[in-house]
Amino acid sequence: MKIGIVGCAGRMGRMLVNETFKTNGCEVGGGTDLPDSPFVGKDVTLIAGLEESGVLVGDDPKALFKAVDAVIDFTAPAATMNHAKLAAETGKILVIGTTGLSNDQKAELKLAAKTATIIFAPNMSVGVNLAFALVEKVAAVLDKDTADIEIVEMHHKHKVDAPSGTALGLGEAAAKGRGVDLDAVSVRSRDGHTGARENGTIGFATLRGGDVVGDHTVVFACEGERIEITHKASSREVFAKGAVRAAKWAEGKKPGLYSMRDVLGL
Ligand SMILES: NC(=O)C1=CN([C@@H]2O[C@H](COP(=O)(O)OP(=O)(O)OC[C@H]3O[C@@H](n4cnc5c(N)ncnc54)[C@H](OP(=O)(O)O)[C@@H]3O)[C@@H](O)[C@H]2O)C=CC1
Ligand SMILES: O=C(O)C1=N[C@H](C(=O)O)C[C@H](O)C1
Repeated sequence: MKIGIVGCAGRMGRMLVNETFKTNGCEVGGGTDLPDSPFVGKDVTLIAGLEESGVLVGDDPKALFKAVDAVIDFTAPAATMNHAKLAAETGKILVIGTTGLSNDQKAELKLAAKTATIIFAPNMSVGVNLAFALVEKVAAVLDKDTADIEIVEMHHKHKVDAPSGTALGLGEAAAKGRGVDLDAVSVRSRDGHTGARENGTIGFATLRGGDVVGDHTVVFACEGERIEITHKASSREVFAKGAVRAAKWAEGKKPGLYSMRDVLGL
């Protein structure tokens, strides 16, 4: 399977090139970055710390989509929407890890998935997807009068979106367990005289600093006890492994919008 990596010079882009390169049955079919990037024209595998392959970083995503079987996208929301359009036009597989998409952009992905097989997940690690399933289950058991749900996340200082896509995914899992709509119950920040906590809300707290790869905790705070479900990523490799696994899983699947929980059967 020929895999193209858009944003191949980024933190995740380089990990994805590495993972594709070392996965049996997969080859790096190309990569792109922004036209003004100093990496355009450089060797895709060389900048990922591997041996030279002769495959050069391009700046034309349309050409990349035509040349490969699947594209993996960990870039930025506007770029991802363009890539989704190209996937719909070419019918190629698209694996999206980009976070920070608006609700309108997520709705557009559903349209693109009418003619393309798209896997979209805020976190591609096995551990986090297991945590999604656990959180949904716990939230279904502990109702709003029994447990207050708070979600805390910490990431490296370069991260540009907050709360993280994973924190929001954990919130969605909790809301689903409780049978409520996350947008209606979420409290994204607190400052000043906020008053007492409103029953049934799901709170978010965001920390940024250093080189933290990604830590998430869901707290179920009850009277007299507390349950915490925590996941800590210590390497971006877990995300890259999940993304390449998703691309392979998608081969031969009908067009549609799938999640990593579909890929893992969770
Ligand atoms: N789902 C998951 O498992 C995970 C998701 N993520 C998400 O992935 C995204 C990227 O994260 P990270 O790698 O740390 O960020 P980086 O900023 O390191 O990488 C993003 C790369 O995409 C490039 N880029 C931006 N726009 C385009 C475009 N139009 N065409 C091609 N390339 C483009 C950037 O170029 P330039 O630097 O020149 O702007 C950069 O090289 C984030 O949304 C993050 O939250 C991260 C880890 C795991
Ligand atoms: O930007 C990151 O680094 C990460 N982003 C994802 C998110 O927003 O949840 C996943 C992971 O935690 C790393």
